[in-house]
Amino acid sequence: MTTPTAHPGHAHTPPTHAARRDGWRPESWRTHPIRQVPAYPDPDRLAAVEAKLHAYPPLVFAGEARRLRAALAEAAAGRAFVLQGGDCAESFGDFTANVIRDTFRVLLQMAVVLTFGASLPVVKLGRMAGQFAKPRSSDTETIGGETLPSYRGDIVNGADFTPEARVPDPRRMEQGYFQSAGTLNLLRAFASGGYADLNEVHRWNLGFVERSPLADRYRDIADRIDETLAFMNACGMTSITTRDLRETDFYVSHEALLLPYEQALTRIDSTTGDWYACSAHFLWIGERTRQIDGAHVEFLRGVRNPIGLKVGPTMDPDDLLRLIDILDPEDEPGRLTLISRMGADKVAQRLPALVRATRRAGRHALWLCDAMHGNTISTVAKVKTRSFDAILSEVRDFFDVHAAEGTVAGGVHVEMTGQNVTECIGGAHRLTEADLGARYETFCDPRLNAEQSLELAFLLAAELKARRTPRALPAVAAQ
Ligand SMILES: O=C[C@H](O)[C@H](O)COP(=O)(O)O
Ligand SMILES: C=C(OP(=O)(O)O)C(=O)O
Repeated sequence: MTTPTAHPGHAHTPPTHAARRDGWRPESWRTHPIRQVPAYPDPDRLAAVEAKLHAYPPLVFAGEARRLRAALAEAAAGRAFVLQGGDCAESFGDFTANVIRDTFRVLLQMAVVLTFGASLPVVKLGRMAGQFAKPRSSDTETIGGETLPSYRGDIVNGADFTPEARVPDPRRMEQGYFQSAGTLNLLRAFASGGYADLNEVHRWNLGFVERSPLADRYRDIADRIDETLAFMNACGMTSITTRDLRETDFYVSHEALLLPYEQALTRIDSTTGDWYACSAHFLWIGERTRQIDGAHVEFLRGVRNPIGLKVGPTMDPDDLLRLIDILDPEDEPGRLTLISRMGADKVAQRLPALVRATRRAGRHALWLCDAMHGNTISTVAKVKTRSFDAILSEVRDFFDVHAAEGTVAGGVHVEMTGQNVTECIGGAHRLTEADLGARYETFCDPRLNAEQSLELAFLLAAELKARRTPRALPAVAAQ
């Protein structure tokens, strides 16, 4: 662990209202205790890369981040549902159009089904175009008696188990920046260039239903979406006439873990004078770096993007309220998303007190359910996996807790891929531990594959539909 040195390139930037208010600066995190930092061996080389990144164009525009904040505010008020998903860890080796397209496509497919189930617009937020840095449980990894630094994501070091690969190399930050730029470019083109056409996305879903061993279970929803689209088309709302059917809004997010990278891409928005982290629309603080006085909390409190905070089973209600005070002092709609990641066996027990505390404090943060990170298990052969049933069960319990507390279950957060990997067990194709070896490709944690992701969406849509508050019937006059 090291404390990175302050980057001289930022010393002259003018203070904004946030900075004047309480001393926040893009580099103020450097004076706070920090966890999960790579030990870069050459500080000069690190500073040189930071200076380069600081001069490069931002990856997102502050206006887009504000639009996302408004969409998340709708979700917090129960008028939209959020789907956040993508890779556990993007990798430099998987940087191809097909990989980007397939993940994007499955997210769109899931979103259509969830829109139908929730009868609400779905805010689509990829863990994409920057989800490279990984927090680790241990600083080191030991294999066959040899101990090396842990792999911390391609933006930090290499996954190969060799001493050379595991040395953190700041030049990887530059590669991460360019890969994020390329990924975002393609995602924007897909979102607005016709690939996201609703009729097309629905056709892909019909294909999924026909292939599924549980087709009978999913056909009802697919048929009803079919009828709705046919009706809309008959009314003249076609992809040609209606932009909303042809295009979609798609945002990107990642964990704000590697602070030298995040600081270098933090800029003042010329239209408002506020600071924005311009590496993504939405950044979150992970479960391992959410210390109240820690560097990651300090960094994210000062940027005006919508931000997230992972909330695991050890979170204490008072600490949660303190963190909310720091990160969202004005209780601004859409600013803060609390991403619950309890584990299927703990959510019913741990979440209610936290939800209740925020409700009683009059806080309006949005709650999402990350049904992945509390459900990682290790097989006898020491392969990390997650069970589809546990994931589904955590989301169901999350919905139950919010229903019982009278609060809004605002959406889901999943680690998934558009590839048909074999990393999580269960699902309609009944993947077992014995299948994990076939296509286990993740660089860190196990992801739902394309089919499992769609199944989850269909099952959640049915669940959301069943839970929708029945509309009050018009009063019937007494005969
Ligand atoms: O994605 C989350 C974490 O980076 C991951 O669960 C850490 O895994 P580890 O416990 O193998 O370090
Ligand atoms: C590391 C992650 O999650 P958590 O901080 O909740 O463990 C993640 O979402 O990649």
